[in-house]
Amino acid sequence: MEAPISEIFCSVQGEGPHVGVRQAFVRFIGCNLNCSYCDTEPADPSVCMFERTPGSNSFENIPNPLVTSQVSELLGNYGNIHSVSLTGGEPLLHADFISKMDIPHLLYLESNMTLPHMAEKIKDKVSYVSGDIKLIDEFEGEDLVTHLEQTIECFRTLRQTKDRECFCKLVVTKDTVPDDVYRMVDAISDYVSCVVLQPVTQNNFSSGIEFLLQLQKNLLDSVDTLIIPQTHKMWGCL
Ligand SMILES: C[S@@+](CC[C@H](N)C(=O)[O-])C[C@H]1O[C@@H](n2cnc3c(N)ncnc32)[C@H](O)[C@@H]1O
Ligand SMILES: Nc1nc2[nH]cc(C(=O)O)c2c(=O)[nH]1
Ligand code: SF4
Ligand SMILES: [Mg+2]
Repeated sequence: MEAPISEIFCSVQGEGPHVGVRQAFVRFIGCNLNCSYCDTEPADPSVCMFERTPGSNSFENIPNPLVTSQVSELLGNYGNIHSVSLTGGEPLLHADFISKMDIPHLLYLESNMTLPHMAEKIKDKVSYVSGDIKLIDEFEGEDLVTHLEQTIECFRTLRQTKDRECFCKLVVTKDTVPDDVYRMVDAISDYVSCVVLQPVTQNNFSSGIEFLLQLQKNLLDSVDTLIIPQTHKMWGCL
C-alpha cells in the first residue's frame, strides 16, 4: 500500500486542545476542498520532505509514493512523541493507506470531515479526531446541504467514545455567519468533547476579538468552547 506524502517532521501540536504536545506529522498530498484560507501550499508531489532532526530545517527528499513500512521506519527516528498527526491535504483521501499503517504510536487524525465512507475505514485506528466544520463559500444550494450532511455523518462515525477522543475545530474569518456556526455545532455537539474556535491566520483578518468572544459566549450554552489560535506560527515551528 502506498501514498503520496508531502512532508514528515516532528514538532509540537500548534492547534486545538492538545497544543504543546510533541507530535510527529505525516502530511498527505491532495485535498477534495479548496478553502480560501488554506495555509498549506501544494507541494512538489514527486518527493516527500523528511526532517530527520526536529527543528533543524534540514530535509531529505524521498521519492513519492511511500509505502507504509517506509513511514514506520522514518517515524522511528523521533523519540518521546505523544502521537502521530495524520494531516494534509485531506488524510481521509488515503484511508486505505492509513488502515494498513502499523506503528507503535497513537494516531491523531486532522480532517475536513467530508468523506464519511473513508472515515468508516479508519474509525477504530485513530485515537484522536480533530474534525473541522467547513463553513466555506465553496458550496451552495443542494451541494451545501450534501456537504453539511456528510460533515454530520463524519462526526457521527468518528464521534467521541471511551477509546476515541473527538473534538471540532472551526476556523473563524470575517465572513463567518454566526447562525451557520450555531446550526452546525448544534448538529454535532453530542459527538464531540469540545469545539475550538480557531481565528484564521492571515494578514488582513481584523482581530475580530469581540466577534470571537460573542460566538464563544453563545456556544457555551450547549458545548465546551475554547478559542485557540495557531500557536506554532507564533514561534515559527513547522
Ligand atoms: C491544513 S488543514 C489539513 C487537514 C484538513 N484538510 C482540514 O482542513 O482539517 C489543518 C488545519 O489547519 C487549519 N487551517 C488551515 N489554514 C488556516 C489558516 N489560514 N488559519 C487558521 N487555521 C487554518 C484547518 O482549518 C485545519 O484545522
Ligand atoms: N505545529 C503544527 N501544528 C499543527 N496542527 C495542525 C496542523 C496541520 O497542518 O494539520 C499543524 C501544523 O502544520 N503544524
Ligand atoms: S480542507 Fe484542509 S487542506 Fe483542504 S483546502 Fe481546506 S484547510 Fe486546506
Ligand atoms: Mg499546518
